[in-house]
Amino acid sequence: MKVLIADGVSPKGIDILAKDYEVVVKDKLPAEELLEIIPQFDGLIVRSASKVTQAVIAAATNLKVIGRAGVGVDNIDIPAATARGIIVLNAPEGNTIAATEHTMAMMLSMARNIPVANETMQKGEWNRKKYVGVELRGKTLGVIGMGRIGSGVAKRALAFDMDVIGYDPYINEERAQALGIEIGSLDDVIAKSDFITVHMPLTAQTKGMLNKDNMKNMKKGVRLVNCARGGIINEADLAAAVKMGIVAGAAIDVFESEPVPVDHPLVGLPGVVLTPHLGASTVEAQVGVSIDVARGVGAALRGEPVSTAVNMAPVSAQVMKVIKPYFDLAERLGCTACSLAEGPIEKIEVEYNGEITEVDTKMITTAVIKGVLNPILEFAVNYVNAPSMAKQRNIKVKEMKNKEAENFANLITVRVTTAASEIRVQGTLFGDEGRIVMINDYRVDVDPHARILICPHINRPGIIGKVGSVMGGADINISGMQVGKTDVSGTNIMVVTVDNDIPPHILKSVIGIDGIFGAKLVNFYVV
Ligand SMILES: NC(=O)c1ccc[n+]([C@@H]2O[C@H](COP(=O)([O-])OP(=O)(O)OC[C@H]3O[C@@H](n4cnc5c(N)ncnc54)[C@H](O)[C@@H]3O)[C@@H](O)[C@H]2O)c1
Ligand SMILES: O=C(O)[C@H](O)COP(=O)(O)O
Repeated sequence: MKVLIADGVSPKGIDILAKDYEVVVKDKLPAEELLEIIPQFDGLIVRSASKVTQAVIAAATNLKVIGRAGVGVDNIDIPAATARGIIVLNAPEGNTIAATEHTMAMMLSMARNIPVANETMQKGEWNRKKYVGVELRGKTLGVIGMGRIGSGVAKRALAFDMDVIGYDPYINEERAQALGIEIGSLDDVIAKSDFITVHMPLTAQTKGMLNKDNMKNMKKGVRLVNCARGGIINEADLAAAVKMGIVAGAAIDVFESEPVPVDHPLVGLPGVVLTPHLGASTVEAQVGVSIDVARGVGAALRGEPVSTAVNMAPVSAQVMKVIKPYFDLAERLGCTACSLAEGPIEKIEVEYNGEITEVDTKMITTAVIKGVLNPILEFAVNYVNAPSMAKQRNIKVKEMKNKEAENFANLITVRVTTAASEIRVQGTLFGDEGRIVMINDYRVDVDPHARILICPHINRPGIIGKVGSVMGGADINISGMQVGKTDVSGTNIMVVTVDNDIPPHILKSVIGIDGIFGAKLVNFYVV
């Protein structure tokens, strides 16, 4: 598989991907070229400069994953990607400290006129009186958006003896108390703050959140910082407010359109400090996001779920650690059940027993659906599109949990129902190794990684030998064989592990053996 890296990222992540994939690196890839070459690629990695538009996604016929080496995914058309079953993931933590420290640096630079003092001194001037600044100590900092970066800025501002007031409709009082800050409404933050910094994504709600209407209600001489996304503070309104003296200073790292043109209203404005989207630009952050995005893209291309995917149900890293070992098993149970089922699938039921019931198992159920659908659909089913693919095919999916587990610490039961049959396959993890332990009423111990032939049969001498002869005659090597145990008298199940594919006519010969009720080949279609 091929991965395109369309913006400059640290070589650390490229090295990780290059072990398993062909990686093509293009720094600052022009939009037209991206559109032209994207059909060749299975994976795409971008930073904020590349726009992954609907047109790019429509052209990306092989694309399975888009990785953002950073936080903001506003440059990616997520609904278009989701509709195509393309996983979009980011690297949300690697640049948090970099952006937090950049915000502090911007605030201090603005408060102490450092950029302009430096610039004039470099020209030989000595302007001590002109560049008298203000202190942070004792001032009120309003933080809008109290996530990773906002909280980090609040913490650092407290160390500068600032009073911090935060606004974030999605955090509770407890969190605010833990941070040691006051929580208020947007109006409170606007009215009380000497400095205001924004740290939320650019969305329909946050676009233009600070604008000429509420700038009027800010303290005269307020200073504003935007190291989040261009457009959260309306740029034209900000420039006008600076000119009118309502806003004494602004420190801006991100812009409505990047790169900014020379005639941008904030360029050249006294009191304004500008940086060209440098918030994440530290050596450490770039290594961090590069490694994180590479791991995410690699996992997605291997068909594994990714905790940083933004178009799938979110899973915490803690829960992911518990449930991750089950994904492979769950998918193989689904694949086995599908291979044994007769006719169109109507229902998939997944029952969990034991310790696993204590965590959110939705993603394991998605793995089961993926395993059921992959053998029967032309295109790859993945963690993004599996639930909607099941829905589209009118397959009902039901998840059940029962804390009791009789013989195993954890047990997953997959029931696949068709008009003609109900197949039940059960599996468990021994350590990290998945095993199928029950197929319908037959107790087995099957490693679900090989190609297996499953034949229910009458429990009488000679049948196993006949199956062996048919295989041997066709030059198909049997590398393992076991017979399931059951309480259903007179019948049994044979699970034959084979090294080669079994052609349909050989399968037919097996089915033709007197005493065999059927033979199903399970090729584990795990992406
Ligand atoms: N300048 C840079 O280079 C740089 C670097 C990293 C991140 N960023 C940007 O910084 C922003 C914050 O990143 P983060 O990692 O802290 O994200 P985060 O997801 O941890 O935090 C975002 C916070 O915004 C809050 N929020 C959402 N809608 C809101 C609203 N309408 N009003 C107030 N709060 C709202 C959320 O509840 C959340 O707490 C993102 O836009 C990200 O892209 C920029
Ligand atoms: O959202 C982010 O992570 C930052 O804006 C960084 O963007 P960049 O990767 O283009 O520097």
